[in-house]
Amino acid sequence: MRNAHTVEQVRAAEGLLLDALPEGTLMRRAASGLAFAVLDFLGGGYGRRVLLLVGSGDNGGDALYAGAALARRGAGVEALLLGGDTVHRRGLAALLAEGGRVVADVAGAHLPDVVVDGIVGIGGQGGLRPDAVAVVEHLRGVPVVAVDVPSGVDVDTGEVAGPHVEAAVTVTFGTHKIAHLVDPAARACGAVHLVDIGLDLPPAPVLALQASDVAALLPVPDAAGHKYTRGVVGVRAGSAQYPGAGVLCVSGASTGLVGMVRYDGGADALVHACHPEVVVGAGQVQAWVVGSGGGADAAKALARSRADGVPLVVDADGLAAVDGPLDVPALLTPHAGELARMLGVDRAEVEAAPLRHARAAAERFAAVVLLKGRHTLVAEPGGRVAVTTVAPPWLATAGSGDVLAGLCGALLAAGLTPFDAGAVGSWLHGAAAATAGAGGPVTAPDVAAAVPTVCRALLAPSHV
Ligand SMILES: NC(=O)C1=CN([C@@H]2O[C@H](COP(=O)(O)OP(=O)(O)OC[C@H]3O[C@@H](n4cnc5c(N)ncnc54)[C@H](OP(=O)(O)O)[C@@H]3O)[C@@H](O)[C@H]2O)[C@@H](O)CC1
Ligand SMILES: [K+]
Repeated sequence: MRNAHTVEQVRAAEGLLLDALPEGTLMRRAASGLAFAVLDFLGGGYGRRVLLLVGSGDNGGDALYAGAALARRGAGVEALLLGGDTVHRRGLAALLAEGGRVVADVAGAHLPDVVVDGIVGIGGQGGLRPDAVAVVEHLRGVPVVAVDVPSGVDVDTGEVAGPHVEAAVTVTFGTHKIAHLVDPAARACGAVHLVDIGLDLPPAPVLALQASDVAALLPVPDAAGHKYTRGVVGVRAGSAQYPGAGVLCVSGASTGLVGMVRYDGGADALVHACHPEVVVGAGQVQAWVVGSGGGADAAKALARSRADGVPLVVDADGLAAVDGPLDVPALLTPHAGELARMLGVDRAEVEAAPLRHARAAAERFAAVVLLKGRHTLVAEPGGRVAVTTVAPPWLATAGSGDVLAGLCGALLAAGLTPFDAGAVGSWLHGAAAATAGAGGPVTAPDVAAAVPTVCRALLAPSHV
């Protein structure tokens, strides 16, 4: 599991350790991990030119101590102090003692090999300040290693108010922060490298499942079970107008993770032709998937499915009929445009603050909300969020959402909670796209077809 904690949680954990350890220990741990990451990025220290951007707080202190370590390894290290007269004094002394130097500005200077962004970390408020904006703009094109977070992003929300640092690598300490997982800030982090500094942390409000977590949650058949004990998922998706959505939704449901798939939508002839294993017609199920390509019938399909009292996945056209709290366990699977319509806001607002809007929708509809995107968010009422980061950009392709809805429905029918079904379903979906595409394009049927391969790899002994 990758856990992302809030600034408040990090500060509380840091406070406990600060009391227990000799002064400066945590910062030395952080700075030494940072220095190793910079050396690794540069492929060595000797002869490399490093520019530190140093703000007024401990984030700047980390940069200065790491700069001292890099200077000791033969790098030419310069520091630009952006915090006015306020700077981490001991860090600066350490840098100067190792032969580093302070520069007054960067205009006209040779561009460095790497910039270390120590402008601001978890103590940052608002975006970058104008002096920092000018410097960052001047250095555009030089790779940046960000200290803790790229300066200018909002650490606890993943929102980005204005100009900010775009890092190639972000070196963070103790735990991930929410900005490392949640877009748009996560896009500015580059590769995130976590340095353990020994913090003892409470459960994380935001997390990202890793392969071993998904493997542990996969529904595996009981040796004494049969198809009904494994669960039956029903699909009410597709219509005369959009028959393909019904087929793709069934493809996602019919990857073998559940004992049986039942289809009760408006594209039964095509579904039956493509999926002879599917039982056509209404009947008992453990979960319904409603709405993908459902057209005008989606509202009726939703009402019928709610009346069955079983857990639901509500997708696409079905979402338009969700107007208040749902009375059954449910997983809603909107993209940003659909979520914007459900909340009565602009799509751009959702894209700028996906975490805030996914959480708001989870509260408003008393359901788990899976907001599709580069980093898909699965938010449950109460605020816990799983982020899926494994999908390649190729997955943004027509019909892939229908496959996802069916896949999540199968997991629900197999007994997973809506939160786990969304987190595991979106992970399998992303991993299947990566597997099927192998670095290249995929289509929605390829994604569904690759799910069993992904599950097989997860269940192989090395993963369990
Ligand atoms: N916690 C831990 O476990 C560990 C933490 N460690 C490190 O400490 C960092 C946190 O340090 P911190 O608390 O000193 O805050 P930090 O981010 O340096 O900034 C605060 C200063 O910046 C200023 N400022 C505010 N907004 C600004 C802006 N937009 N643009 C520019 N300046 C702005 C504000 O001053 P102001 O100018 O507002 O008076 C304030 O003085 C953390 O990220 C990690 O790197 C590790 O060493 C060890 C383990
Ligand atoms: K920073």
